[in-house]
Amino acid sequence: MASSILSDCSSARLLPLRRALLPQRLPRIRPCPALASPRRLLAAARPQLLPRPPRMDSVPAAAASSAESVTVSADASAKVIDGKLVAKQVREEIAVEVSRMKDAIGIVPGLAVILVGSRKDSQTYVRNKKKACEAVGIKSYEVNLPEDSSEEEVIKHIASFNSDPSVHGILVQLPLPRHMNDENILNAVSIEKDVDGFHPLNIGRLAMQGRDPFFVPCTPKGCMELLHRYGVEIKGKRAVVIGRSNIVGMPAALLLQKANATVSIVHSQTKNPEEITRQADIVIAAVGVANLVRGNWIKSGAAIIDVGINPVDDPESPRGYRLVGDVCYEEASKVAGAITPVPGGVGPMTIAMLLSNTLESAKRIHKFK
Ligand SMILES: NC(=O)C1=CN([C@@H]2O[C@H](COP(=O)(O)OP(=O)(O)OC[C@H]3O[C@@H](n4cnc5c(N)ncnc54)[C@H](OP(=O)(O)O)[C@@H]3O)[C@@H](O)[C@H]2O)C=CC1
Ligand SMILES: Nc1nc(=O)c2c([nH]1)NC[C@@H]1CN(c3ccc(C(=O)N[C@@H](CCC(=O)O)C(=O)O)cc3)C=[N+]21
Repeated sequence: MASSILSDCSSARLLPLRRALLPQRLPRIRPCPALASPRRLLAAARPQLLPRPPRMDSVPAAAASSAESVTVSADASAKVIDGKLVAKQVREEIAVEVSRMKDAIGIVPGLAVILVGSRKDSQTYVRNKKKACEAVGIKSYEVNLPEDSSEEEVIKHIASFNSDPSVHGILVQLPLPRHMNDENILNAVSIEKDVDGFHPLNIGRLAMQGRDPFFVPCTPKGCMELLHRYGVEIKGKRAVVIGRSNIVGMPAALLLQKANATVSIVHSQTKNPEEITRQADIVIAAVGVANLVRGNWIKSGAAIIDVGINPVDDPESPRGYRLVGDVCYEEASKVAGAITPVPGGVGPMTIAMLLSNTLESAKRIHKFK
């Protein structure tokens, strides 16, 4: 039966994004037996009475009350942290600010995106970023370079955007082709325009006490924004970040630490990851392994932020696959206090934070308050 394919994570097959274009036998997904279809569960778990998350600048107190107003479904005990909803609200706030800035000083924020190669997933992300820019009034500039471009060519475009006054943010879509050195390319982006927050100087400032980066990387910033807007207390809490990549896990751990959590990082060489994760009040999972985090890894009532975006075979879906997170949603939502779905959790927030960083950059460059 078609629905049984969806009702049991163990029968789905993993389709890694990075290898999405290669014809190959797909590895089996980690077993995560579900009691309900993920689709049905997700629909049921969505709050009926959507909370109106508070404005970005009025975070903790108001957020707590909005989180309390989330309707808990009969299927799952956890509150759904609705990234799609929060991202929409953030975009609305940004649109207001973009138009206020344009009216006051005649400046429109600009975002330049450089895409090298023709990976389907990267093309989709870039297209979505462009659409999101247009919707809030940010001007977008796009450069598409062939897969076999040289590092020098990419750096030449970065240099030209660095000195273009109509561009306030520059993003080089990752992953880059294998023959390129990410570091050389990311180092070329002016730190004042590094809206991804990937420049080593931005990361360094993020790691230091008493210093602030020009930009906080979008995905970890989106995770923190969700925790704040849903009133999740961070100070003094135990947090576990699973994954330590430069773009998600490591900066997420730094941000949690800055917010006064006691942070542990779990990675591929960690022994007993379940035991460590079970101690956490807050879990951020950024691994890239579908359903790695099972229900029994989770402390009752914990807040779970699932960053993972893992395509798994789904003949029922028009695309032939669907996306699942690093956390077994069906199990986790019965134990956790709050949880982000995939899709509709961190992903939309990443794009919203990119817009937010671009606006912030334009405001800083033009000294607009
Ligand atoms: N929602 C969003 O907006 C975004 C989602 N993503 C998604 O987030 C996930 C992670 O992305 P990214 O950080 O770039 O991935 P990377 O592959 O760069 O890093 C993965 C991390 O997970 C660790 N890891 C791998 N296997 C295990 C394991 N079995 N147990 C514990 N840790 C493990 C690795 O450890 P080690 O360091 O030891 O190798 C590494 O630190 C992916 O699914 C990606 O698609 C990424 C960016 C944005
Ligand atoms: N320089 C750079 N900066 C990035 O921020 C960056 C990058 N490169 N390379 C790739 C990763 C991945 N990433 C995502 C953004 C949005 C969604 C997103 O919106 N996801 C939707 C689903 C989209 C769908 O259905 O396909 C969701 O989770 O609801 C996911 C992943 C940004 N990344």
